[in-house]
Amino acid sequence: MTTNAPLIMRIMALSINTAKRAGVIIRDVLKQGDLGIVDKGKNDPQTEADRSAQRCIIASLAKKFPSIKIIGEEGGSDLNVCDEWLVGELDETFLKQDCPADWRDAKPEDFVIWVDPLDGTAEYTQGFVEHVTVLIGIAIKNSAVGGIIHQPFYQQSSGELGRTIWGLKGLGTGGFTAVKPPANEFIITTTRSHSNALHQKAVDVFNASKVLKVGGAGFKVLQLLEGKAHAYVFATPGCKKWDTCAPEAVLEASGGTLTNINGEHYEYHENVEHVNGRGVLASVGNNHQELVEKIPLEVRQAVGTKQT
Ligand SMILES: Nc1ncnc2c1ncn2[C@@H]1O[C@H](COP(=O)(O)O)[C@@H](O)[C@H]1OP(=O)(O)O
Ligand SMILES: [Mg+2]
Ligand SMILES: [Mg+2]
Ligand SMILES: [Mg+2]
Repeated sequence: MTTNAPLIMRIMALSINTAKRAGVIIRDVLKQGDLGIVDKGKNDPQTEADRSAQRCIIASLAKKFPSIKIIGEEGGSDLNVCDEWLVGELDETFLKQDCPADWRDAKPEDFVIWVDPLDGTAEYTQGFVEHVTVLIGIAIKNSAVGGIIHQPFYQQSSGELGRTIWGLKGLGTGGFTAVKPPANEFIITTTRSHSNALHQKAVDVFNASKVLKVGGAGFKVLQLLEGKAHAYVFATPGCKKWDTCAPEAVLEASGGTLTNINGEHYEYHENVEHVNGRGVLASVGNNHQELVEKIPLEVRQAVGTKQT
């Protein structure tokens, strides 16, 4: 059963377990106390947890799927990892489900896996650990199709730490209960660490009843899925394909939409520009285009310079 399952199902099933293992590494680095922070640029920190989690994820996926292209935020990693970091077991519960017909025949060369080993690094270093997620996004022929969002610090009611959310277009989502946001309000979730005047202008046009400022693309999309916000607005370049691939797939598998601020989907092929040049607009209702059009054209045109 396991070995005969279509490739997308096996990649998803291994990614679920690998994201969980990366979550343990992220908790362990924090516990041990020395974060080993390196500045990659302005407001762009990297820690030992980002580096180690990426090695664990990419080494595990590359070993099982050697011919699939994998792109990780932290660049080329040493894949010679200890056995404890090599995850080989697939999530059997996930594998029991039927593969959507659209993906059944996808071949290794159709895939790109986008890995953000730790989304919300700034928040991780500042102690806002609930904003942290591990993101594994699976693209087939340019589109974000499957995704894993793991929250290492989520406190389950059972006492267990961490939870893993997955989404596959055509199949649906798992690991959480979707909730609709309140009908009589309009709540925006947005950045707490990468704002600027133009971005603020785009947020202001919505005249939202509440603006939640939280870290990470993964965490903001979870807020949409759990009914805490109606729209995610990020009207500035800065986040990258590994930030949006998994969140886009999970959100859209649940009926929502994630695009740039012009309402266009990003592409996820292996040669695409990494930066999401025209920001992010995500929503859970069925009025995505209306939200796009609320942002004045001159503001939309001023965000970023390139269409990616
Ligand atoms: N200017 C930027 N430089 C680097 N990464 C960025 C930038 N803006 C956004 N990001 C990435 O997108 C995520 C979401 O952004 P924000 O929290 O500001 O809404 C950030 O956690 C960060 O991912 P990461 O933490 O994985 O480096
Ligand atoms: Mg980063
Ligand atoms: Mg990120
Ligand atoms: Mg990251």
